[in-house]
Parts: sequence; structure tokens; C-alpha cells
Amino acid sequence: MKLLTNQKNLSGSLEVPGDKSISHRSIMFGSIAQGTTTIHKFLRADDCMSTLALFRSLGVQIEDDGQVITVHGKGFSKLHAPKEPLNVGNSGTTIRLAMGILAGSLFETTLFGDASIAKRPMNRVMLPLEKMGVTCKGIKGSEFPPITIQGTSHLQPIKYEMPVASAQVKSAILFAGLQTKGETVLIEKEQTRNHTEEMIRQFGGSIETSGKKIKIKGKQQLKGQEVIVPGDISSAAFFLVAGLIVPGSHIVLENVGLNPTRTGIIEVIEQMGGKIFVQETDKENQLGTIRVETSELKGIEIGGALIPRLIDELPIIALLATQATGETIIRDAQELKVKETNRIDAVAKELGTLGASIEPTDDGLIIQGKTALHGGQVTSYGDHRIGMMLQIAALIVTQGTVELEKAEAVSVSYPEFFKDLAKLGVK
Ligand SMILES: O=C(O)C1=C[C@@H](OP(=O)(O)O)[C@@H](O)[C@H](O)C1
Ligand SMILES: C=C(OP(=O)(O)O)C(=O)O
Repeated sequence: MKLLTNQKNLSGSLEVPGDKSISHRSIMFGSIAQGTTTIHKFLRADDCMSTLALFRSLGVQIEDDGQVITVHGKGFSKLHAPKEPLNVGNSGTTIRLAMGILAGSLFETTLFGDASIAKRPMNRVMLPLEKMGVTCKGIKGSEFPPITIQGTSHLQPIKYEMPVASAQVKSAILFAGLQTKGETVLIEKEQTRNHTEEMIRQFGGSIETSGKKIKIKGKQQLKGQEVIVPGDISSAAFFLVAGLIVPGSHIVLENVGLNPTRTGIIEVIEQMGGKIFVQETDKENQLGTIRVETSELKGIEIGGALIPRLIDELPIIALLATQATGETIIRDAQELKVKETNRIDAVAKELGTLGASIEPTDDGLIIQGKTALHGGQVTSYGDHRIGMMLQIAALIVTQGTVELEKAEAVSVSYPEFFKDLAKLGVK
């Protein structure tokens, strides 16, 4: 696909689509709670539709009238054995969280996905679940999908120190913990997005959290709720960066979720000297409006506890750094190697093709600033975030054309991405 290049003066306001993490979880909590859950502003993107289809295959009645999704939950014990292996598509969140939910099922389930999912590591979830009494097997004795999982009615609570900072692993263990007869204690390596913890409370359950330590008791009754999904800051990130780097721009993003475990990108933009203005419009629901203007930026160092708070934004932050003065160093981000693609290599290579100077390292990237980007032939590798980042990069290309292979990958998290970009006055 030929990308839009050589843009100026982007302006206007947008409401970005629903949060992907919360959309997945709203189907999951709706399925394991008792009673009806209604979901507003659900993200109708490929990944979340995979979760919806998966829970239907487990026997949950889920209606979609095109506006509101209604989930008729009957608790963990009423999930049925699926007739066939379940397809998670491209979604790491779907497969890992579903494994936690299936930990207490009395049937065997096989979960598989696309070529990218077939390469994503599952030991991080399999090992703690096995300690709890679950039997999990990857293909040919490996940790890779297809994964066959056989749950147990005798799930044991565990005390577990997580070796990776991962909200997906944490959530899988919490879903399994909810099905034990005792108390599960988790210690995070770094604090990660806390949507699962918040939704346990929203659905009437209790969970103790203090810093990196989490305690959850099993056999709690969750009750169906009304969920209004906030806008996804990870989707907003592409327009925030467009507004900062395309000359003469002024962009407003409305109804963005501002959960502090997700707002690392705002802090990074502030530290780089970007003109970003955040107005919290609904404190209780952590929603706000974010405004950005084209800015002079400076390079910074990004690492440590900040990384999980912006993990999915690192490709677009790398692009931002190519336009700052000086060097930007991203470290402690080795998790990027096991996302939809190896995002360290993909960012360095594809932005390199467009003229950026980026060195991939073992745990991140070293990016030289103030580089003029030029045209070229690039690929998303089938990774939605790489595809969207490359379209934002193309906006500042003034010489030549940019051709993107596998542009359709954007539908994994943001099917309307190109249409929304057009609303900002892109010509
Ligand atoms: O829990 C979630 O909804 C997610 C957690 C993160 O993954 P990890 O837990 O593997 O870091 C993130 O990259 C992913 O897009 C969504
Ligand atoms: C890593 C991502 O998602 P998942 O792990 O669910 O595939 C992402 O959306 O960037």
C-alpha cells in the first residue's frame, strides 16, 4: 500500500477506539461472572473479536447488536468443552489470559493462532499454572502454540515471584487464583497494567494490592456489570506523535483512558520537551483529553519501571526520537523481542530503510535524532503497531514515496486507523 507522505498542518480532534486490554477483559469477566454484563465502546478489532469468538466456543452466550455487547455469564464452572481447537488469531492477550481461565476446567482445550502466535513464548504462563496443578503442553514438547491445556478441580494457590514484568502472566495467574480454595500471592518484577485487578473489584470481587505485591482469594462470586470501555492510549499514541512531528500541527484526542499504569508515553513526551496538555475530564473513570502541538524535542533515556507503562508505545516513541535533538536510549525493553514480531529489530530495520539512524541493542534501541526521513519500501511484518508507526513516519517524508507491505495488519487493534488519520486533514 502506498502511504501518505509530505504532510503539514494536521489539525482536528478525534476519539480513538476502545482500549484493547479492557475490551478483552470485559468479555472474559462477563463470561466468568454470574449474570449479565453489557459492554459499551467495545473495540471491534481482530484481537478482541478473537476473544469474543473464543468465549462463544466455550458455551457463553454473547450478543452483539452492533452497539452494545451483552454477555450472559454463568460462572467458571459452566464453561463447556469446545467442539474444536480454539483460534486466538494474532492475540497474545487472548491465549495467555484464556489459559488462566481454563486452569480450572475439567476438559481439555487446544489453543492455536497465526504464524506470529506460533512463535510467542508460553512457558511464562505454563510454569506457574503447572505449579497450580494444570497440565499444559506446547507443540512437540515445546512452549509454543498450539497449546493443549487440561484444567483441574483441585487447583492449588501459589506464592509466585514473576520472572518477567507481564500483565498477561499476572492476569492468567489471577484468573487461575480465583478458582482455588486458598490465597494466591504474586510479586511483580515491575508494576504492569492493572486492568485485571481493577476489574476484579468492578465485578464485585476483592483483591489486595500493595506496590508489586498482590493477594487474591479463590472461590469469589463475581457479578455481571456495565462496562464502558475508555479510549486506548496505545492507539492515541500514533496521533500524539504525528501531532508532535508533522510541521504546523495541532491535534486533540478525546476520551482517552489515563490509568497511570498506561501513561508512560505522556511522561516521555513531557521529558522530551513536547507540547502536550492533559486535561482529566472524568477523574473517577480516569478519562481525559490530550492536546499536542508540533514541538522542538530533545533526546532522553527511557528504562526501568517506566518500560511496562509504555511497552506497546516504544515503536512510535522510537520514531519520535528520530526527530529530537541528540540521542535517545531505550533500555530494559527486551520484552519487545517477543511481541507480534521482534520489535527491536523491526523498528531499527524499517526506520533505517527510511533513513533513520537506529542501533538495535540487546534490550532496546539507540536512536540518533534530527534525521530527515526519505522514501522506501517497508513492511509491517504483519505487526499492527509497526504498520501504524511506519504510516506516521511516512507523513514526514518529503522526498520519494513510501510503500508499506502487509498494511492490513493494522486491523488487529485499529481497523479505522487510516480513516481516522484522514480526519486530521491529511491530503
Ligand atoms: O495484558 C494486556 O492486555 C497486555 C499486556 C502487555 O503484554 P505483556 O504482558 O506480555 O507485557 C501488552 O504488550 C499487550 O499489548 C497487552
Ligand atoms: C503485544 C500486543 O498484543 P498481544 O500481546 O495481545 O498480541 C500489542 O497489542 O502490541
